[in-house]
Amino acid sequence: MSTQRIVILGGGPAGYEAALVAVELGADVTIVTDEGLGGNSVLWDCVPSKALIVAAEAMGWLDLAEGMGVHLPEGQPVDRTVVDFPKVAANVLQLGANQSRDIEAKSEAVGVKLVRGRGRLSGYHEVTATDQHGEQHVLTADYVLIATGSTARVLPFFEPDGERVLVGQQVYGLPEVPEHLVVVGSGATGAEFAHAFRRFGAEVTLVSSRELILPTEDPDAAQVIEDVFERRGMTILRNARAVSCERRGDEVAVGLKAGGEVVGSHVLFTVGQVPSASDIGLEKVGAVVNDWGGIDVDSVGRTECRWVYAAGDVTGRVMLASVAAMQGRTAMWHALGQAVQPIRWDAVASTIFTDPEVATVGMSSEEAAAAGVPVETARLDFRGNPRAKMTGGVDGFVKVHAQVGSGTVVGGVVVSMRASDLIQPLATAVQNRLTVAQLAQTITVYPSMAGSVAECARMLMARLDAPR
Ligand SMILES: Cc1cc2nc3c(=O)[nH]c(=O)nc-3n(C[C@H](O)[C@H](O)[C@H](O)COP(=O)(O)OP(=O)(O)OC[C@H]3O[C@@H](n4cnc5c(N)ncnc54)[C@H](O)[C@@H]3O)c2cc1C
Ligand SMILES: NC(=O)c1ccc[n+]([C@@H]2O[C@H](COP(=O)([O-])OP(=O)(O)OC[C@H]3O[C@@H](n4cnc5c(N)ncnc54)[C@H](O)[C@@H]3O)[C@@H](O)[C@H]2O)c1
Repeated sequence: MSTQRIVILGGGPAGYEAALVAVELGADVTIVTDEGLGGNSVLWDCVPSKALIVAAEAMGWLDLAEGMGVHLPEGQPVDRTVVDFPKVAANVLQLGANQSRDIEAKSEAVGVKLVRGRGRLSGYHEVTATDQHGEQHVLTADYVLIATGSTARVLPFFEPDGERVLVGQQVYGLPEVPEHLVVVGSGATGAEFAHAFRRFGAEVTLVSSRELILPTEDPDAAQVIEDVFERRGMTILRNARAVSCERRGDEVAVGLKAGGEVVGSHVLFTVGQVPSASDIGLEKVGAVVNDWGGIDVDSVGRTECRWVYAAGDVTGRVMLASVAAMQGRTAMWHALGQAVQPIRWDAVASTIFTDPEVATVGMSSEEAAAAGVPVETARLDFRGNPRAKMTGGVDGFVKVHAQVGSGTVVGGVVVSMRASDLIQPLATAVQNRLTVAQLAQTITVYPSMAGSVAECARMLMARLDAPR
Protein backbone atom coordinates (compact mmCIF):
# COMPACT_ATOMS: atom_id res chain seq x y z
CA MET A 1 0.00 0.00 0.00
CA SER A 2 1.35 3.47 -0.85
CA THR A 3 2.15 5.92 1.96
CA GLN A 4 -0.94 7.85 3.01
CA ARG A 5 -0.59 11.65 2.97
CA ILE A 6 -2.22 13.48 5.87
CA VAL A 7 -2.58 17.26 6.13
CA ILE A 8 -3.69 18.72 9.45
CA LEU A 9 -5.02 22.27 9.81
CA GLY A 10 -4.14 23.59 13.28
CA GLY A 11 -1.38 22.55 15.69
CA GLY A 12 -3.24 22.45 19.04
CA PRO A 13 -3.70 19.22 21.05
CA ALA A 14 -6.15 17.83 18.47
CA GLY A 15 -3.71 18.51 15.62
CA TYR A 16 -0.34 17.55 17.08
CA GLU A 17 -1.58 14.44 18.93
CA ALA A 18 -3.22 13.29 15.68
CA ALA A 19 0.07 13.89 13.85
CA LEU A 20 2.03 11.76 16.32
CA VAL A 21 -0.39 8.85 15.86
CA ALA A 22 -0.37 9.20 12.07
CA VAL A 23 3.47 9.15 11.76
CA GLU A 24 3.58 6.13 14.09
CA LEU A 25 1.31 4.40 11.58
CA GLY A 26 3.68 5.25 8.71
CA ALA A 27 1.83 8.19 7.16
CA ASP A 28 3.43 11.26 5.57
CA VAL A 29 2.16 14.07 7.85
CA THR A 30 2.14 17.86 7.44
CA ILE A 31 0.69 20.27 10.00
CA VAL A 32 -0.30 23.71 8.76
CA THR A 33 -0.54 26.03 11.73
CA ASP A 34 -0.36 29.78 12.23
CA GLU A 35 1.43 29.68 15.60
CA GLY A 36 3.59 27.26 17.59
CA LEU A 37 2.60 23.64 18.11
CA GLY A 38 0.41 23.27 21.19
CA GLY A 39 -1.89 25.94 19.76
CA ASN A 40 -4.11 28.05 21.96
CA SER A 41 -4.08 25.34 24.58
CA VAL A 42 -0.35 25.51 25.26
CA LEU A 43 0.46 29.11 24.27
CA TRP A 44 -2.55 31.06 25.54
CA ASP A 45 -5.23 29.11 27.37
CA CYS A 46 -4.76 25.92 29.45
CA VAL A 47 -1.07 26.12 30.23
CA PRO A 48 -0.69 29.87 30.96
CA SER A 49 -3.96 30.05 32.92
CA LYS A 50 -2.99 27.08 35.09
CA ALA A 51 0.49 28.54 35.66
CA LEU A 52 -1.14 31.87 36.58
CA ILE A 53 -3.28 30.05 39.13
CA VAL A 54 -0.18 28.41 40.65
CA ALA A 55 1.30 31.90 41.14
CA ALA A 56 -1.99 33.05 42.67
CA GLU A 57 -1.86 30.08 45.02
CA ALA A 58 1.51 31.32 46.28
CA MET A 59 -0.49 34.29 47.61
CA GLY A 60 -2.89 31.83 49.22
CA TRP A 61 -0.01 30.10 50.97
CA LEU A 62 1.27 33.44 52.28
CA ASP A 63 -2.17 33.97 53.78
CA LEU A 64 -2.19 30.50 55.34
CA ALA A 65 1.41 30.65 56.56
CA GLU A 66 0.53 33.22 59.25
CA GLY A 67 -1.88 30.78 60.90
CA MET A 68 0.76 28.03 60.78
CA GLY A 69 3.28 30.18 62.65
CA VAL A 70 5.33 31.17 59.56
CA HIS A 71 5.42 34.97 59.43
CA LEU A 72 6.30 37.55 56.81
CA PRO A 73 8.66 40.30 58.04
CA GLU A 74 6.86 42.85 60.22
CA GLY A 75 4.70 45.31 58.25
CA GLN A 76 4.61 43.38 54.94
CA PRO A 77 0.98 43.29 53.82
CA VAL A 78 -0.24 40.39 51.64
CA ASP A 79 -2.10 42.43 49.06
CA ARG A 80 -1.92 43.21 45.32
CA THR A 81 1.03 45.57 45.85
CA VAL A 82 3.36 42.60 46.50
CA VAL A 83 2.62 41.08 43.06
CA ASP A 84 4.90 41.97 40.12
CA PHE A 85 2.23 41.12 37.58
CA PRO A 86 4.27 41.69 34.38
CA LYS A 87 6.84 39.23 35.77
CA VAL A 88 4.15 36.68 36.66
CA ALA A 89 2.64 37.04 33.16
CA ALA A 90 6.01 36.83 31.40
CA ASN A 91 6.81 33.65 33.38
CA VAL A 92 3.57 31.89 32.53
CA LEU A 93 3.76 32.80 28.83
CA GLN A 94 7.39 31.65 28.74
CA LEU A 95 6.31 28.35 30.27
CA GLY A 96 3.79 27.92 27.45
CA ALA A 97 6.35 28.88 24.80
CA ASN A 98 8.88 26.38 26.22
CA GLN A 99 6.23 23.65 26.24
CA SER A 100 5.40 24.49 22.61
CA ARG A 101 9.08 24.20 21.64
CA ASP A 102 9.29 20.78 23.36
CA ILE A 103 6.28 19.58 21.37
CA GLU A 104 7.80 20.89 18.12
CA ALA A 105 11.13 19.16 18.82
CA LYS A 106 9.36 15.88 19.57
CA SER A 107 7.14 16.13 16.47
CA GLU A 108 9.97 17.07 14.11
CA ALA A 109 12.16 14.28 15.50
CA VAL A 110 9.59 11.68 14.43
CA GLY A 111 9.16 13.24 10.99
CA VAL A 112 6.10 15.50 11.24
CA LYS A 113 6.46 18.35 8.71
CA LEU A 114 5.43 21.88 9.68
CA VAL A 115 4.14 24.65 7.44
CA ARG A 116 3.69 27.93 9.30
CA GLY A 117 0.71 29.78 7.93
CA ARG A 118 -3.04 29.69 7.55
CA GLY A 119 -4.55 26.77 5.72
CA ARG A 120 -7.85 26.17 3.93
CA LEU A 121 -9.45 23.41 1.91
CA SER A 122 -8.98 24.54 -1.67
CA GLY A 123 -10.11 21.62 -3.82
CA TYR A 124 -10.51 17.88 -4.16
CA HIS A 125 -7.96 16.30 -1.74
CA GLU A 126 -6.21 19.65 -1.63
CA VAL A 127 -5.24 22.24 0.99
CA THR A 128 -3.63 25.62 0.36
CA ALA A 129 -1.45 27.18 3.05
CA THR A 130 -0.57 30.88 2.98
CA ASP A 131 2.61 31.59 4.95
CA GLN A 132 3.56 34.79 6.77
CA HIS A 133 5.16 36.19 3.59
CA GLY A 134 1.93 35.70 1.65
CA GLU A 135 3.39 32.78 -0.29
CA GLN A 136 1.00 29.95 -1.13
CA HIS A 137 1.80 26.25 -0.73
CA VAL A 138 -0.54 23.72 -2.33
CA LEU A 139 -0.58 20.38 -0.50
CA THR A 140 -2.33 17.23 -1.66
CA ALA A 141 -3.70 14.83 0.91
CA ASP A 142 -5.44 11.48 1.09
CA TYR A 143 -7.00 12.69 4.34
CA VAL A 144 -7.35 16.13 5.90
CA LEU A 145 -7.93 16.73 9.62
CA ILE A 146 -9.41 20.09 10.60
CA ALA A 147 -8.24 21.03 14.10
CA THR A 148 -8.48 24.81 14.05
CA GLY A 149 -9.78 25.15 17.63
CA SER A 150 -11.89 28.04 18.93
CA THR A 151 -11.68 31.70 19.94
CA ALA A 152 -13.20 33.71 22.78
CA ARG A 153 -16.81 34.75 22.16
CA VAL A 154 -17.25 38.51 21.68
CA LEU A 155 -20.81 39.83 22.07
CA PRO A 156 -22.06 42.82 20.05
CA PHE A 157 -22.13 45.19 23.04
CA PHE A 158 -18.43 45.09 23.90
CA GLU A 159 -15.14 45.45 22.05
CA PRO A 160 -12.01 44.12 23.74
CA ASP A 161 -9.31 46.83 23.82
CA GLY A 162 -6.64 44.84 25.69
CA GLU A 163 -6.46 47.65 28.23
CA ARG A 164 -9.56 47.70 30.41
CA VAL A 165 -12.04 45.63 28.39
CA LEU A 166 -10.50 42.19 28.11
CA VAL A 167 -10.98 38.63 26.93
CA GLY A 168 -8.97 35.81 28.53
CA GLN A 169 -5.83 35.87 26.38
CA GLN A 170 -5.39 39.62 27.03
CA VAL A 171 -4.97 39.41 30.80
CA TYR A 172 -1.27 38.61 30.36
CA GLY A 173 -0.70 42.13 28.99
CA LEU A 174 -1.91 43.88 32.16
CA PRO A 175 0.70 46.19 33.70
CA GLU A 176 -0.47 45.40 37.26
CA VAL A 177 -3.13 43.51 39.18
CA PRO A 178 -6.38 45.42 38.52
CA GLU A 179 -7.84 47.32 41.42
CA HIS A 180 -11.35 46.06 40.73
CA LEU A 181 -11.90 43.35 38.11
CA VAL A 182 -15.44 42.66 36.93
CA VAL A 183 -15.60 39.15 35.47
CA VAL A 184 -18.62 38.52 33.22
CA GLY A 185 -19.51 34.83 32.82
CA SER A 186 -19.14 32.22 35.55
CA GLY A 187 -18.23 29.09 33.59
CA ALA A 188 -14.82 27.43 33.95
CA THR A 189 -12.87 30.37 32.49
CA GLY A 190 -14.65 33.02 34.56
CA ALA A 191 -14.40 31.06 37.81
CA GLU A 192 -10.68 30.33 37.30
CA PHE A 193 -9.70 33.92 36.45
CA ALA A 194 -11.93 35.35 39.21
CA HIS A 195 -10.24 32.98 41.68
CA ALA A 196 -6.72 33.87 40.51
CA PHE A 197 -7.22 37.65 40.57
CA ARG A 198 -8.93 37.59 43.97
CA ARG A 199 -5.95 35.62 45.29
CA PHE A 200 -3.65 38.25 43.75
CA GLY A 201 -5.49 40.83 45.85
CA ALA A 202 -7.83 42.45 43.29
CA GLU A 203 -11.36 43.34 44.28
CA VAL A 204 -13.41 40.96 42.13
CA THR A 205 -17.08 41.05 41.12
CA LEU A 206 -18.30 37.93 39.31
CA VAL A 207 -21.35 38.50 37.10
CA SER A 208 -23.16 35.17 36.92
CA SER A 209 -26.12 34.67 34.61
CA ARG A 210 -27.50 31.82 36.78
CA GLU A 211 -28.54 31.21 40.38
CA LEU A 212 -25.32 29.21 40.91
CA ILE A 213 -21.90 29.72 39.32
CA LEU A 214 -20.33 26.87 37.27
CA PRO A 215 -23.73 25.90 35.83
CA THR A 216 -22.54 22.72 34.12
CA GLU A 217 -20.87 21.33 37.27
CA ASP A 218 -22.26 19.34 40.19
CA PRO A 219 -24.43 21.89 42.10
CA ASP A 220 -22.99 20.87 45.51
CA ALA A 221 -19.49 21.49 44.12
CA ALA A 222 -20.52 24.87 42.71
CA GLN A 223 -21.99 25.77 46.11
CA VAL A 224 -18.67 25.01 47.86
CA ILE A 225 -16.82 27.26 45.38
CA GLU A 226 -19.34 30.09 45.82
CA ASP A 227 -18.99 29.88 49.62
CA VAL A 228 -15.20 29.91 49.43
CA PHE A 229 -15.17 32.81 46.93
CA GLU A 230 -17.47 34.89 49.13
CA ARG A 231 -15.49 34.05 52.25
CA ARG A 232 -12.40 35.41 50.47
CA GLY A 233 -14.23 38.67 49.77
CA MET A 234 -15.41 38.20 46.18
CA THR A 235 -18.78 39.67 45.21
CA ILE A 236 -21.05 37.37 43.19
CA LEU A 237 -23.96 38.93 41.31
CA ARG A 238 -26.45 36.09 40.69
CA ASN A 239 -29.02 35.89 37.88
CA ALA A 240 -27.23 38.87 36.35
CA ARG A 241 -26.73 39.18 32.59
CA ALA A 242 -24.43 41.85 31.16
CA VAL A 243 -25.99 43.85 28.32
CA SER A 244 -23.70 46.85 27.91
CA CYS A 245 -20.15 47.95 28.51
CA GLU A 246 -18.88 51.51 28.59
CA ARG A 247 -15.43 52.90 29.31
CA ARG A 248 -15.45 56.03 31.47
CA GLY A 249 -11.89 57.26 31.92
CA ASP A 250 -10.14 54.86 34.29
CA GLU A 251 -13.35 52.94 34.92
CA VAL A 252 -15.55 50.52 33.04
CA ALA A 253 -19.30 50.29 33.62
CA VAL A 254 -21.10 47.04 32.82
CA GLY A 255 -24.88 47.41 32.47
CA LEU A 256 -27.10 44.58 33.69
CA LYS A 257 -30.27 43.30 32.02
CA ALA A 258 -32.32 43.62 35.20
CA GLY A 259 -31.23 47.27 35.50
CA GLY A 260 -28.33 48.95 37.25
CA GLU A 261 -24.65 48.59 36.54
CA VAL A 262 -21.45 47.38 38.08
CA VAL A 263 -18.40 49.63 37.84
CA GLY A 264 -14.81 48.41 38.05
CA SER A 265 -11.33 49.39 36.92
CA HIS A 266 -11.34 46.53 34.34
CA VAL A 267 -13.80 44.02 32.89
CA LEU A 268 -12.95 40.53 31.71
CA PHE A 269 -15.49 38.81 29.46
CA THR A 270 -15.49 34.99 29.73
CA VAL A 271 -18.76 34.25 27.94
CA GLY A 272 -17.77 31.12 26.01
CA GLN A 273 -15.72 29.97 23.04
CA VAL A 274 -16.69 29.95 19.34
CA PRO A 275 -15.44 27.12 17.06
CA SER A 276 -13.00 28.42 14.38
CA ALA A 277 -14.91 26.96 11.44
CA SER A 278 -15.13 29.95 9.11
CA ASP A 279 -12.82 30.82 6.21
CA ILE A 280 -11.32 27.32 5.98
CA GLY A 281 -13.09 26.25 2.78
CA LEU A 282 -15.70 23.91 4.28
CA GLU A 283 -18.06 24.81 1.42
CA LYS A 284 -15.59 23.20 -1.04
CA VAL A 285 -16.19 19.77 0.51
CA GLY A 286 -19.77 20.06 1.76
CA ALA A 287 -18.87 19.74 5.45
CA VAL A 288 -21.76 20.86 7.65
CA VAL A 289 -21.59 23.46 10.43
CA ASN A 290 -24.23 22.88 13.12
CA ASP A 291 -26.38 25.36 15.04
CA TRP A 292 -23.72 26.06 17.66
CA GLY A 293 -21.05 26.73 15.01
CA GLY A 294 -19.14 23.44 15.26
CA ILE A 295 -18.31 21.10 12.37
CA ASP A 296 -20.63 18.07 12.40
CA VAL A 297 -18.73 14.79 12.76
CA ASP A 298 -19.65 11.15 13.35
CA SER A 299 -18.41 9.05 16.29
CA VAL A 300 -14.89 8.73 14.81
CA GLY A 301 -14.59 12.35 13.68
CA ARG A 302 -15.54 12.04 9.98
CA THR A 303 -17.39 14.96 8.37
CA GLU A 304 -19.96 14.62 5.56
CA CYS A 305 -16.97 14.40 3.21
CA ARG A 306 -15.27 10.99 3.57
CA TRP A 307 -11.68 12.29 3.30
CA VAL A 308 -12.14 15.21 5.73
CA TYR A 309 -12.12 14.67 9.50
CA ALA A 310 -12.46 17.25 12.29
CA ALA A 311 -11.36 17.13 15.92
CA GLY A 312 -11.15 19.34 19.01
CA ASP A 313 -12.90 22.62 19.79
CA VAL A 314 -13.82 23.20 16.12
CA THR A 315 -16.37 20.38 16.48
CA GLY A 316 -18.07 22.37 19.27
CA ARG A 317 -18.50 19.28 21.50
CA VAL A 318 -16.80 19.09 24.91
CA MET A 319 -14.13 21.82 24.71
CA LEU A 320 -11.20 20.30 26.61
CA ALA A 321 -7.58 19.78 25.60
CA SER A 322 -7.70 16.13 26.69
CA VAL A 323 -10.83 15.48 24.62
CA ALA A 324 -9.38 17.34 21.62
CA ALA A 325 -6.29 15.12 21.76
CA MET A 326 -8.37 11.94 21.92
CA GLN A 327 -10.62 13.13 19.07
CA GLY A 328 -7.51 13.80 16.96
CA ARG A 329 -5.99 10.37 17.67
CA THR A 330 -9.30 8.60 17.04
CA ALA A 331 -9.69 10.32 13.65
CA MET A 332 -6.22 9.18 12.57
CA TRP A 333 -6.68 5.61 13.83
CA HIS A 334 -9.86 5.43 11.79
CA ALA A 335 -8.50 7.11 8.65
CA LEU A 336 -5.45 4.84 8.66
CA GLY A 337 -7.45 1.66 8.98
CA GLN A 338 -7.04 0.77 12.66
CA ALA A 339 -9.80 -0.81 14.73
CA VAL A 340 -11.10 2.12 16.79
CA GLN A 341 -13.43 2.66 19.72
CA PRO A 342 -15.70 5.72 19.44
CA ILE A 343 -14.94 8.32 22.13
CA ARG A 344 -16.47 7.41 25.53
CA TRP A 345 -18.37 10.66 26.18
CA ASP A 346 -19.64 9.07 29.42
CA ALA A 347 -16.08 8.74 30.80
CA VAL A 348 -14.59 12.21 30.27
CA ALA A 349 -12.66 13.66 33.24
CA SER A 350 -12.17 17.39 33.74
CA THR A 351 -11.14 19.88 36.40
CA ILE A 352 -11.95 23.49 37.23
CA PHE A 353 -8.71 24.83 38.69
CA THR A 354 -10.12 26.97 41.49
CA ASP A 355 -9.01 26.47 45.11
CA PRO A 356 -10.34 23.98 46.02
CA GLU A 357 -10.37 22.38 42.55
CA VAL A 358 -13.53 20.77 41.18
CA ALA A 359 -12.80 17.52 39.33
CA THR A 360 -15.49 15.45 37.68
CA VAL A 361 -15.64 12.22 35.76
CA GLY A 362 -18.37 10.32 33.97
CA MET A 363 -22.08 10.85 34.46
CA SER A 364 -23.80 13.02 37.05
CA SER A 365 -26.81 11.49 38.81
CA GLU A 366 -29.09 13.62 36.57
CA GLU A 367 -27.36 12.40 33.39
CA ALA A 368 -27.60 8.80 34.63
CA ALA A 369 -31.33 9.25 35.32
CA ALA A 370 -31.82 10.74 31.84
CA ALA A 371 -29.99 7.75 30.33
CA GLY A 372 -32.24 5.37 32.30
CA VAL A 373 -29.38 4.14 34.54
CA PRO A 374 -30.51 3.80 38.18
CA VAL A 375 -27.74 5.09 40.45
CA GLU A 376 -27.02 5.42 44.14
CA THR A 377 -24.72 8.22 45.32
CA ALA A 378 -22.53 8.61 48.40
CA ARG A 379 -20.87 11.84 49.52
CA LEU A 380 -18.09 12.18 52.09
CA ASP A 381 -16.84 15.60 53.19
CA PHE A 382 -13.10 16.14 53.64
CA ARG A 383 -13.54 17.97 56.96
CA GLY A 384 -12.75 14.72 58.87
CA ASN A 385 -9.70 13.83 56.76
CA PRO A 386 -6.37 14.34 58.64
CA ARG A 387 -4.42 15.27 55.50
CA ALA A 388 -7.03 17.90 54.64
CA LYS A 389 -6.72 19.36 58.15
CA MET A 390 -2.91 19.68 57.82
CA THR A 391 -3.16 21.72 54.62
CA GLY A 392 -6.15 23.81 55.64
CA GLY A 393 -8.04 22.17 52.77
CA VAL A 394 -11.19 21.05 54.54
CA ASP A 395 -13.62 22.67 52.09
CA GLY A 396 -14.91 20.04 49.73
CA PHE A 397 -15.99 16.47 49.38
CA VAL A 398 -15.87 13.32 47.31
CA LYS A 399 -18.97 11.93 45.66
CA VAL A 400 -19.27 8.55 43.95
CA HIS A 401 -22.17 7.45 41.73
CA ALA A 402 -22.65 3.71 41.13
CA GLN A 403 -25.23 1.72 39.22
CA VAL A 404 -27.79 -0.03 41.38
CA GLY A 405 -27.54 -3.79 40.88
CA SER A 406 -24.10 -4.12 39.29
CA GLY A 407 -22.36 -1.66 41.62
CA THR A 408 -20.40 -0.29 38.62
CA VAL A 409 -18.92 3.16 39.20
CA VAL A 410 -20.47 5.50 36.60
CA GLY A 411 -19.28 8.87 37.83
CA GLY A 412 -17.72 10.92 40.56
CA VAL A 413 -16.83 14.38 41.80
CA VAL A 414 -13.91 15.50 43.94
CA VAL A 415 -13.73 19.00 45.41
CA SER A 416 -10.35 19.51 47.08
CA MET A 417 -6.82 20.73 46.67
CA ARG A 418 -5.25 18.75 43.76
CA ALA A 419 -8.60 17.18 42.86
CA SER A 420 -7.20 17.11 39.29
CA ASP A 421 -4.97 14.22 40.41
CA LEU A 422 -7.34 12.76 42.98
CA ILE A 423 -10.02 12.15 40.34
CA GLN A 424 -7.79 9.60 38.59
CA PRO A 425 -8.82 6.51 40.63
CA LEU A 426 -12.45 7.37 39.87
CA ALA A 427 -11.62 7.96 36.20
CA THR A 428 -9.91 4.56 36.03
CA ALA A 429 -12.96 2.99 37.67
CA VAL A 430 -15.40 4.63 35.24
CA GLN A 431 -13.31 3.91 32.13
CA ASN A 432 -12.83 0.24 33.10
CA ARG A 433 -16.27 -0.27 34.57
CA LEU A 434 -14.90 -1.24 38.00
CA THR A 435 -17.29 -1.75 40.90
CA VAL A 436 -17.46 0.28 44.11
CA ALA A 437 -16.26 -2.85 45.94
CA GLN A 438 -13.07 -2.90 43.83
CA LEU A 439 -12.54 0.79 44.56
CA ALA A 440 -13.27 0.34 48.27
CA GLN A 441 -10.96 -2.65 48.68
CA THR A 442 -7.91 -0.88 47.21
CA ILE A 443 -5.39 -0.03 49.93
CA THR A 444 -4.69 3.70 50.12
CA VAL A 445 -1.86 5.69 51.71
CA TYR A 446 -2.36 7.10 55.24
CA PRO A 447 -2.71 10.01 55.72
CA SER A 448 -3.98 10.95 52.28
CA MET A 449 -6.89 12.63 50.55
CA ALA A 450 -7.26 9.45 48.49
CA GLY A 451 -8.22 7.66 51.71
CA SER A 452 -11.53 9.54 51.57
CA VAL A 453 -12.18 8.33 48.01
CA ALA A 454 -11.91 4.72 49.18
CA GLU A 455 -13.97 5.48 52.32
CA CYS A 456 -16.73 7.05 50.22
CA ALA A 457 -16.73 3.93 48.04
CA ARG A 458 -17.06 1.81 51.22
CA MET A 459 -20.09 3.87 52.29
CA LEU A 460 -21.64 3.31 48.89
CA MET A 461 -20.80 -0.40 48.88
CA ALA A 462 -22.60 -0.83 52.21
CA ARG A 463 -25.60 1.12 50.89
CA LEU A 464 -25.82 -0.89 47.67
CA ASP A 465 -25.54 -4.17 49.61
CA ALA A 466 -28.20 -3.15 52.11
CA PRO A 467 -31.61 -4.75 51.53
CA ARG A 468 -33.92 -2.28 49.82
C1 LIG B 1 -8.85 30.18 29.54
C2 LIG B 1 -8.97 28.73 29.14
C3 LIG B 1 -8.44 27.76 29.96
C4 LIG B 1 -8.55 26.41 29.60
N1 LIG B 1 -8.06 25.46 30.45
C5 LIG B 1 -8.18 24.16 30.14
C6 LIG B 1 -7.66 23.17 31.02
O1 LIG B 1 -7.13 23.46 32.08
N2 LIG B 1 -7.80 21.87 30.66
C7 LIG B 1 -8.39 21.50 29.49
O2 LIG B 1 -8.48 20.29 29.20
N3 LIG B 1 -8.90 22.44 28.64
C8 LIG B 1 -8.80 23.74 28.94
N4 LIG B 1 -9.30 24.69 28.08
C9 LIG B 1 -9.87 24.26 26.79
C10 LIG B 1 -8.72 23.98 25.79
O3 LIG B 1 -7.88 25.12 25.70
C11 LIG B 1 -9.26 23.64 24.41
O4 LIG B 1 -10.23 22.63 24.53
C12 LIG B 1 -8.12 23.18 23.49
O5 LIG B 1 -7.23 24.23 23.27
C13 LIG B 1 -8.66 22.67 22.16
O6 LIG B 1 -7.61 22.20 21.38
P1 LIG B 1 -7.68 22.27 19.79
O7 LIG B 1 -6.51 21.48 19.30
O8 LIG B 1 -9.02 21.90 19.33
O9 LIG B 1 -7.49 23.80 19.40
P2 LIG B 1 -6.49 24.97 19.81
O10 LIG B 1 -5.71 24.68 21.04
O11 LIG B 1 -7.33 26.19 19.78
O12 LIG B 1 -5.45 25.02 18.60
C14 LIG B 1 -5.85 25.32 17.27
C15 LIG B 1 -4.69 25.98 16.56
O13 LIG B 1 -5.03 26.11 15.18
C16 LIG B 1 -4.65 27.41 14.72
N5 LIG B 1 -5.47 27.73 13.54
C17 LIG B 1 -6.76 28.16 13.52
N6 LIG B 1 -7.19 28.29 12.24
C18 LIG B 1 -6.14 27.94 11.44
C19 LIG B 1 -5.95 27.86 10.04
N7 LIG B 1 -6.93 28.16 9.19
N8 LIG B 1 -4.74 27.46 9.58
C20 LIG B 1 -3.75 27.15 10.41
N9 LIG B 1 -3.87 27.19 11.77
C21 LIG B 1 -5.05 27.58 12.27
C22 LIG B 1 -4.94 28.29 15.93
O14 LIG B 1 -4.26 29.53 15.84
C23 LIG B 1 -4.39 27.39 17.04
O15 LIG B 1 -2.99 27.56 17.18
C24 LIG B 1 -9.20 26.05 28.41
C25 LIG B 1 -9.75 27.03 27.57
C26 LIG B 1 -9.64 28.36 27.94
C27 LIG B 1 -10.25 29.42 27.04
N1 LIG C 1 -10.12 23.87 33.47
C1 LIG C 1 -10.67 23.62 32.30
O1 LIG C 1 -10.75 22.49 31.85
C2 LIG C 1 -11.21 24.77 31.50
C3 LIG C 1 -10.96 26.08 31.87
C4 LIG C 1 -11.50 27.10 31.10
C5 LIG C 1 -12.26 26.80 29.99
N2 LIG C 1 -12.45 25.49 29.67
C6 LIG C 1 -13.33 25.12 28.53
O2 LIG C 1 -13.44 26.17 27.61
C7 LIG C 1 -14.80 26.30 27.18
C8 LIG C 1 -15.25 27.72 27.37
O3 LIG C 1 -15.36 28.02 28.77
P1 LIG C 1 -16.03 29.36 29.25
O4 LIG C 1 -16.10 29.36 30.72
O5 LIG C 1 -15.39 30.50 28.55
O6 LIG C 1 -17.47 29.27 28.59
P2 LIG C 1 -18.85 28.61 29.08
O7 LIG C 1 -19.71 28.60 27.89
O8 LIG C 1 -18.60 27.34 29.78
O9 LIG C 1 -19.41 29.64 30.15
C9 LIG C 1 -19.75 30.96 29.80
C10 LIG C 1 -20.81 31.46 30.74
O10 LIG C 1 -21.06 32.83 30.46
C11 LIG C 1 -22.43 33.06 30.60
N3 LIG C 1 -22.81 34.26 29.83
C12 LIG C 1 -22.94 34.40 28.48
N4 LIG C 1 -23.30 35.65 28.17
C13 LIG C 1 -23.38 36.34 29.34
C14 LIG C 1 -23.70 37.68 29.67
N5 LIG C 1 -24.04 38.59 28.74
N6 LIG C 1 -23.70 38.03 30.99
C15 LIG C 1 -23.38 37.15 31.96
N7 LIG C 1 -23.06 35.87 31.69
C16 LIG C 1 -23.06 35.46 30.39
C17 LIG C 1 -23.08 31.77 30.07
O11 LIG C 1 -24.39 31.65 30.56
C18 LIG C 1 -22.14 30.73 30.64
O12 LIG C 1 -22.54 30.29 31.90
C19 LIG C 1 -15.63 25.34 27.99
O13 LIG C 1 -16.01 24.26 27.19
C20 LIG C 1 -14.72 24.88 29.10
O14 LIG C 1 -14.90 23.52 29.41
C21 LIG C 1 -11.96 24.48 30.40
